[in-house]
Order: sequence, then structure tokens, then C-alpha cells
Amino acid sequence: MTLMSVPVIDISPFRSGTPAQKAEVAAQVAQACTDIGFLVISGHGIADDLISRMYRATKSFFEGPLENKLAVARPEAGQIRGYSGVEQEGLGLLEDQPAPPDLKESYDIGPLDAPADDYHQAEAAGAHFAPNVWPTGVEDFEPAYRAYYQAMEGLTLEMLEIFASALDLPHDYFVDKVDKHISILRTNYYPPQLTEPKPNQIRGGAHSDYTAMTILWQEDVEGGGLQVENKAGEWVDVPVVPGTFVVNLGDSLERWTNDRWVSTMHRVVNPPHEIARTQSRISIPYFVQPNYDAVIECIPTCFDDENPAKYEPMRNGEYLYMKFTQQNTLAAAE
Ligand SMILES: O=C(O)CCC(=O)C(=O)O
Ligand SMILES: [Fe+2]
Repeated sequence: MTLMSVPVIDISPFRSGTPAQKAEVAAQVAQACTDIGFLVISGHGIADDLISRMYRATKSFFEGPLENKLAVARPEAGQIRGYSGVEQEGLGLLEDQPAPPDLKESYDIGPLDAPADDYHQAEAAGAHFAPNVWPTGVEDFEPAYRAYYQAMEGLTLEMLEIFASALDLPHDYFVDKVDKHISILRTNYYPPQLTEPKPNQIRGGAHSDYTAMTILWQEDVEGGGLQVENKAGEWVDVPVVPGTFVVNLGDSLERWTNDRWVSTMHRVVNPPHEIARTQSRISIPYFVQPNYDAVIECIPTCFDDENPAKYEPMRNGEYLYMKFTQQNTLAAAE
């Protein structure tokens, strides 16, 4: 039976359970990844206090003075760093035409303290190790973001170990593909809607992520949240369960698994009309991006004679720029 809604999976037995319990977690994850590309994880081990710090710093930044945000505006179109304002990015495409731009603001950081060696400064590294731009005047901002980024690095390794098990791969299969990763931590702020949105304009247009996976924290608000398209073509709400993260697969893992696992369309809808003028929403996606030179090529357990590899191997850095260009992400500072 195909899952039509997003399951909530306690991953803690994978860390501390018996071999049978670990296998059970991997089997549940495999089903979610195959059927809907989304799961909600509990038992992830990230402290509530760290999430609260992140939330407080993020809310103070976005609801604080505009000049503080503009002081850390995206430094260059090609660098996914710093602040982008409302209507600067349109994630969605509508019948292959860009949808109206998103009703959100966002702020991005990338890898912390990348060494200035040949690997990190190579031409192929592009802007993936561009310096972060930190706002001033917001209490605990940089320390909270740093600690959260590091916590996500740890959770990524744990999820990738579960994925390896779910794909019948050696447990460390993905480790050397992310040891110099170029993941991006983004915070999204969806402001109250004081004016009526344009036709088809929503908080976040329908898109799939061009990550390996995304680990997302979402604020618990009434309506105006995240939805995913299931295999029946219906938009279903992604459950908001306090203390959990949403994990969704991105396009590169879909390609890596020869389409066995799916990277699904999702969107963020507007709040109900009655509360649109007062409701804001914060979400915190961590976009897991393997090393720029990691080769995205069909995973050994995902092809055979009957089901040959469908895609050419491609380095992640090149793959990403192809996707960014398609999605207009890099134009956001222009
Ligand atoms: O705000 C959300 O819940 C989802 C945001 C999202 O899909 C994205 O930033 O890629
Ligand atoms: Fe997304």
C-alpha cells in the first residue's frame, strides 16, 4: 500500500535499539522515501533549547529594523548568503512559466570556517564556500546559528546512515561524499499579509528541492503551512508535531537512487484570510548538499539488467548550478 500522507517516524531506535529495531526504522524510512519523499522524525536528539535559541534570534532579526537586514543583503547574485526580501525569489513554476514571487523573506548561511586551501578555493568550488555575512545587533544570532548548523551536520550523518541501511548499502556509504559538504542553512520568514496576494501568489511556490535532502523545522501555526503533493496528485498538509523535524528528499538523491526514491513537489500556502493580517510563520530548512566534487551516479543497489541507470553521472557542484539557473535562485540579489 502506498503512503498518501507523511508518516511520523521515531528514529531513536536506530541509535540505541537492537538490530531488528534498527532494521524496522530503516524499513519505515525506505517506505516514506519511496512513496512520498517526506517524513517527520522524532527521537532525533537535537535539544529543544537550541531550537528555541534559533527561533528567538531569527524572529528578532526578521522583525527588527529593515536597515539591519539590508546591511547583510545577499552580497552577490551568485552567492547564497545573507538576506533576501519579500518577492525576491519565486520557487514555483506554473505551467513552465514562473509563478508570482514568494511572499517570504529569507536569510542564508553556508559552511562555517572553510579552510583557505586549494580544494576550497578551486574554480570548481565556485561560491559554495563564500564567507557568511552575520547581522549585528541581534542577541545570540551568530552563536545560535553556528551551533544549529553544527547540530544539523550531525543529524545529517545520522540520517545518511539510516538511508544507507534503507538502500542496503554499507553504513558509511555517504560519509566521504559529505565530508566537505556545501550545505546551506536558511531561515524563512513569511510575514503577515497586509495586502491581498496577487493571483496564484503564495508564501512559497510549488517546487522540489535540489538538495540530497532537506531537514526542516517548522513553526506550529494555524493554517498557512507546508503541503506536499502525494502520488494521487493531492496536496496534503505536512504534519506539524512539536519537537520534530521534517525530512524531505531532494532532486539529487532521486537521481542518485535512479528514481527509486522521490523528490516531491511541495509548497507553502497562505494563511486563512481571517488571520492573514496578523499571522507570521518561520521555517528553518537545512539544505543538505554533498561535496561539490561528489559524483551523483546511480547507487549500486538501485540498478540491474532490467532497470538500468537512467542518468549520466554528474558532479554535485555542476548539478547544483544547473538547478539554480533553472530556478532563478541566483538572480535573487539583482
Ligand atoms: O517553509 C516551509 O515549510 C518550506 C520551505 C521550503 O520548501 C524551502 O525553503 O525549500
Ligand atoms: Fe522546499
